[in-house]
Amino acid sequence: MEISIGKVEKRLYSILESEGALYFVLVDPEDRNISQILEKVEEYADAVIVGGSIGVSNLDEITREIKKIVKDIPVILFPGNIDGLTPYADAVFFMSLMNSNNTYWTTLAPTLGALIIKRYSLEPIPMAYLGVEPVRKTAVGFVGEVNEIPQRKPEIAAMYCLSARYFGMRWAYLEAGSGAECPVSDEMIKVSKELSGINIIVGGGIRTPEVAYRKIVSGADAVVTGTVVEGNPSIMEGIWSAVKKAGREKLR
Ligand SMILES: CC(C)=CCC/C(C)=C/CC/C(C)=C/CC/C(C)=C/COP(=O)(O)OP(=O)(O)O
Ligand SMILES: O=P(O)(O)OC[C@@H](O)CO
Ligand SMILES: [Mg+2]
Repeated sequence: MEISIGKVEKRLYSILESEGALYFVLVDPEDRNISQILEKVEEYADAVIVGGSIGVSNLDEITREIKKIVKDIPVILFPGNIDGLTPYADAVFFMSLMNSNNTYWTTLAPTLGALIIKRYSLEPIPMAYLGVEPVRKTAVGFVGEVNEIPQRKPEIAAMYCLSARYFGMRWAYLEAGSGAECPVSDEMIKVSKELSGINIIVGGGIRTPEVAYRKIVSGADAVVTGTVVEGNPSIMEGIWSAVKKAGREKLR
């Protein structure tokens, strides 16, 4: 059985080729004002990613709701555990939290999820999920028992990205944690991209178009926002335009 690149991932690559950068909006099934976010999300995001770090209860129903509204962009699951899977999405970040102290998060959870993903015919997108300082102060770092990568040691993140590449993963997510007081540093993104060449997603604490712009210019292929859009859906436009501006500059 050959693991080929699926429809969703192919679409992400074609946007990267034509626009130079991707913008994903994270929707937590537990959030209140999902409908307000979903109204405009297709105009500005290249995908909706769906997940929560402390247990999701109504994922099937919420994902069906999202798919009723969001027709033109993919819905990708961002699972916080095996309860983060549903057959109603298009794809799933098949992720290993590579720098967790607990092998449940590095290997067992994705392994238990693999069977469910096959049964649900979800497209798996292989991804290294890397917790970066200050992730320990956020839900992801706590739940995932992360041995967080220090912000001032960007080369450690770069090594993980290279290792992920050698494992055959195609994406790496540098995660500072939802609501992080400071996002992953530009330097860490730059050295990680230069050393590994892996597709890099950056999320955690990105709250302004300027910061989103800088993460793409530093080498990220995609940025994720969750908290800031939950609080103010209208900021999607500014972040989208900054991400795409940085993407165009990278294509020059
Ligand atoms: C591949 C499968 C089926 C499972 C892998 C599961 C793994 C490795 C999870 C890593 C540990 C973890 C807790 C990931 C959470 C990812 C996520 C949904 C983050 C978004 O968290 P928010 O809900 O935005 O954070 P708050 O709860 O603070 O709002
Ligand atoms: O909520 P924010 O801080 O945008 O973080 C998004 C995502 O990286 C959380 O896992
Ligand atoms: Mg949440």
